[in-house]
Amino acid sequence: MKLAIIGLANSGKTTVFNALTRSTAETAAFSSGQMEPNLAMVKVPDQRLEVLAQMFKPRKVTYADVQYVDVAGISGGERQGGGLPPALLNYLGTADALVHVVRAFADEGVPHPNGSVNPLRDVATVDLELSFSDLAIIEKRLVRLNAEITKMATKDKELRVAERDLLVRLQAALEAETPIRNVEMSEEEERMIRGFQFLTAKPMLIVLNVGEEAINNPPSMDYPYQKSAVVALCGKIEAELAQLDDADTATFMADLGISSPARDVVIQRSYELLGLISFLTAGEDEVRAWPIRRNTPAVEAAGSIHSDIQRGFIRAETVAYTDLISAGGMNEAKKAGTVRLEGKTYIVQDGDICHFRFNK
Ligand SMILES: Nc1ncnc2c1ncn2[C@@H]1O[C@H](COP(=O)(O)OP(=O)(O)OP(=O)(O)O)[C@@H](O)[C@H]1O
Repeated sequence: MKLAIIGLANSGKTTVFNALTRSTAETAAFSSGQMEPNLAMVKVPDQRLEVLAQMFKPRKVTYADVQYVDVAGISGGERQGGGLPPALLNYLGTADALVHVVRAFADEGVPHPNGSVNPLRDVATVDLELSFSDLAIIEKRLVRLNAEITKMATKDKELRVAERDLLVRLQAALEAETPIRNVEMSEEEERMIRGFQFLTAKPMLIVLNVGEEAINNPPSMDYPYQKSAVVALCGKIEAELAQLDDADTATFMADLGISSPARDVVIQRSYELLGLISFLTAGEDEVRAWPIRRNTPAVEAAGSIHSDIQRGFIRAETVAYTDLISAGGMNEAKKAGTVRLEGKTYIVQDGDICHFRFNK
């Protein structure tokens, strides 16, 4: 799962990337002419794994992970006074979600491409660029579809007409400044447009990159769309925090008056926005979180561990995390009757601890 970090020039993309991924990519990369995107895998913080590790004393603890991409390097710089450049927009198609870093910090020494700090305006500017990119794809496709439909026999037209009607609906939404992610669609319609990789259909996390003075009273922003969320974070401070060891982090956080790094919240929110939940496995070898899409049946969840387990699936021995913890151990949970045997179609829930029985 890949999250692409976007934003206007100097909004703090690389700083936020460094904060989230605990990397040390060079900031102001554009001015240094860097052309490669920065990539990093990030562990999704999950306290449940720490608790399970105490219970099972495993040799290894493995977190779910997601990939962040800081695409500033390939952007070639933002257009003068405009939004995101075409080369960047093309690149974003393959991302599963977008993280838009919006400048909300004041610093005369860091120029803003549009002259002043104004988060609402910048969100609108970038959203407009994303919409333009989607609209261009729709317009091109509609021209082809219309040409095809006129030539087709009536009985073959049905699918093409359904696609055209849907695209016309999406076009109208975009023209009314509504992102595609906010348009109600059936599963079939969503499948129909998947191949277009529309940018405004992707989940969107807005990160307000605030100044140090706003850490304890961060501003909020109304962004009332589906599959969207807004969080605030001070990239500069978080990037410094990300470089410290645990002891120094605790001291630094106490000085700042915060109880946990904002980084953790941002990573968790992006995980949720991707529509992911974690099921867990626990044993002496390994305690592990496995990312799956919400509403995944047990047999498919088993497949995320190994295709052999999916193929030979018999039952999923399942206990909810809270039931296991309140029982105090797996044997105790069995005695309490909270360990269930679930079949192939059981919908795996976040925090389920699963042991799959299968035919080898
Ligand atoms: N929250 C913040 N408070 C103060 N300064 C910040 C904050 N976040 C980033 N900066 C500073 O802003 C400058 C630009 O940051 P950064 O290089 O991360 O932006 P960018 O969006 O990646 O830039 P580019 O468009 O050049 O790729 C840097 O000097 C950085 O230290």
